[in-house]
Amino acid sequence: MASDGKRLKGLVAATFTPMTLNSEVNLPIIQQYVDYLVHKQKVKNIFVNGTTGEGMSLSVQERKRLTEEWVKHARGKMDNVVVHVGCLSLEDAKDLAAHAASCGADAISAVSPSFMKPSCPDALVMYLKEVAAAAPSLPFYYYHIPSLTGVTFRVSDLTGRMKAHIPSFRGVKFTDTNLLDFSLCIHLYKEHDFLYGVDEQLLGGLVFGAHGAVGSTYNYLGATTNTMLTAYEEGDIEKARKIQCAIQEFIAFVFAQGWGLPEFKNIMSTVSGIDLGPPRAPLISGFKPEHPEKIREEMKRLNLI
Ligand SMILES: CC(=O)N[C@@H]([C@@H](O)[C@H](O)[C@H](O)CO)[C@@H](O)CC(=O)C(=O)O
Repeated sequence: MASDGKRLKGLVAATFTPMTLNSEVNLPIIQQYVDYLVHKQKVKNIFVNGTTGEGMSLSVQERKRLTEEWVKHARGKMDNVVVHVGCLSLEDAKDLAAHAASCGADAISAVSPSFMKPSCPDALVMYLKEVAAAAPSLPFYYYHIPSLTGVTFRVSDLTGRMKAHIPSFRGVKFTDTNLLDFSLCIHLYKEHDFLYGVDEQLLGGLVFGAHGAVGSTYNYLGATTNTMLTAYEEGDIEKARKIQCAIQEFIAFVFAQGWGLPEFKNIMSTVSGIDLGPPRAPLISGFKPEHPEKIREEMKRLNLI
């Protein structure tokens, strides 16, 4: 899975990190997880140790072990393993980037540090340049997620600077609802990949030319979302809209329960039958024994399973 200039397209599942009840990373689950994504969801790209994977709550050592395991089991089965290496510490991020390259990952990605934040776009680009330089052979994707990092520089402004200073810069994983900014990026930087990260409005991203999408729901709604992508490509907007609306209704249902990432992990366990365990502290899950049935009912009602 070497970097051969191929573009990152289609769906990318932002993987959950399997954990034991004692909150240790549960590596033996990963082989089964990869097979599930490939065979049941028809998703052949993964984004590991990101937000959904609770990457920021893992130690550097745990992140390395997870990367090794994902890459090992994806080899020959998947098209791309993108490893998120963003950290609060530049040295840790560089260490993880070099490690991802040594393992045979296909690309790396990093968020902005979010405690000591960059004061201006150039400060962020200089930080990302050092991270990317630790794995110069791997395509680098900036991970824009302002709702969590608090770093709100417009991506359409950052992209030209990243292009100028980061030789391996390939594109952006764009997790924000600002479709003006997203659309400008695609319009101005056609040779780069812009992957959309708000699953509930992916269809909007597609209209503006998204090259692909990275998200948590593609773990268990990958096949459904692929049907939407095909409908869109074939010009069947009515069908694509119907599928997107069903996904929206499901996500709205999840949020209406007061749920979020911890419960998304439970939902993936419920749908896939793979026990991914609990989230790691400080996250806690509000999922109760009666909830799996409630989830299945709602998904059946929406024709999602
Ligand atoms: C804030 C957040 O976690 N966003 C998710 C979405 O997939 C999100 O779960 C989905 O759109 C439902 O709101 C992804 O963009 C995150 C992601 O790709 C990652 O795990 O790195």
